[in-house]
Amino acid sequence: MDIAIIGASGFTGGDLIRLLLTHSQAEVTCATSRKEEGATVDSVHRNLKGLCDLKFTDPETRTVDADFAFLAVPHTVAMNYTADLMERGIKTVDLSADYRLPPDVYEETYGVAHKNYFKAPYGLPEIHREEIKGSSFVANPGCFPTGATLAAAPLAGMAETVIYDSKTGVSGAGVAPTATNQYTNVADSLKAYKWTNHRHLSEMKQELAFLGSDADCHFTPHLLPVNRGILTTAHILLKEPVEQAEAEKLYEDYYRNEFFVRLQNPTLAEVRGSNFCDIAVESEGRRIVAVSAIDNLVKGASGQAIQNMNIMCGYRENDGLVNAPVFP
Ligand SMILES: NC(=O)C1=CN([C@@H]2O[C@H](COP(=O)(O)OP(=O)(O)OC[C@H]3O[C@@H](n4cnc5c(N)ncnc54)[C@H](OP(=O)(O)O)[C@@H]3O)[C@@H](O)[C@H]2O)C=CC1
Ligand SMILES: CC(=O)N[C@@H](CCC(=O)OP(=O)(O)O)C(=O)O
Repeated sequence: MDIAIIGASGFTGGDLIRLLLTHSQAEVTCATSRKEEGATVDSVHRNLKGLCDLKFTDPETRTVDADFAFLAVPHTVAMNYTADLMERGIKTVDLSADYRLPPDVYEETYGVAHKNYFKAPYGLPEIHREEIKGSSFVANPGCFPTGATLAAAPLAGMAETVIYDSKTGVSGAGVAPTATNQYTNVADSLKAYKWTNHRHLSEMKQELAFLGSDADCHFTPHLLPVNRGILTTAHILLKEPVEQAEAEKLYEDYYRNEFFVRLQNPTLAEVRGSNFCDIAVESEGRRIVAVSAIDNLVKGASGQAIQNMNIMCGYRENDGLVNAPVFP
């Protein structure tokens, strides 16, 4: 199957190409970038030297031709491509935020009106697998909501309040140099940002509601001086106490058949480069602390997008995604 990646010069585009190198059914045949048009992919993604002989093409031309597409462009840009892709019957996973929320919530969260809305399955397979199967367009979740929702899901229906406290690596901010990702503003430090109003809160609330929860939901992200990874500590305040053995059993039962969710004390290093989400849980009676770790570029973006493609196309769900995390 021929794959087009629109926005292939960025971080998630680079990881899509890297991961798809080992996919048994898919081959990247089109990689777009406006700024890098004509340059070889491996001159930009230098970790792929000798592994990819494609050149970047301009996304504005009709060169975007494939059986399947990934939109790895910023939100508000992705929505400009969807009508054309759908008209041409090209199945698509959108990594941006454009189709994760209903249009009124999107407008409230992102401050812009949606130009081309249609309802799409929310691509968190552990929760929405049946909706994703057979779909031709899937909205890949945000990186924070992926780790956070997986940490809370088994207890969502029993929660009164859920507080997510996340630490993220800097690659979450994208490839362009900014004050946020400048070395001196990140290294040797730690800071909270968007303390109460990060845009991913809307997705987190939406997923809790989908899981039958009426809990209040709060979220504070922190910027860590690492390249990859998100560690989320979910404080789940319950209506009734749940003891340790019962909490562990709930998580084991919920994730028993999930290849990508591993129940062990999570660290960023032990999921790095992989599509795994490691989770552990500890009870304090009415407060459960659930901690999750993901690689923001893999389970938080490109790996989950490939997982969704596999489900949409009927491939083995972990095709292209069985690489072990890089440790140490
Ligand atoms: N980084 C992360 O951890 C995560 C990112 N995401 C989402 O995935 C998407 C991609 O993220 P990421 O790879 O980090 O972003 P980057 O900023 O690293 O890359 C963006 C890509 O989009 C292209 N692009 C930018 N503007 C336009 C435009 N107007 N028209 C066409 N192409 C454009 C860029 O190339 P060029 O400008 O040369 O055309 C580049 O290839 C975003 O929506 C992001 O929010 C989701 C989850 C996690
Ligand atoms: C470190 C950093 O800046 N992280 C980004 C992660 C957002 C992201 O990539 O998610 P979307 O797909 O919803 O844009 C942030 O907090 O905005």
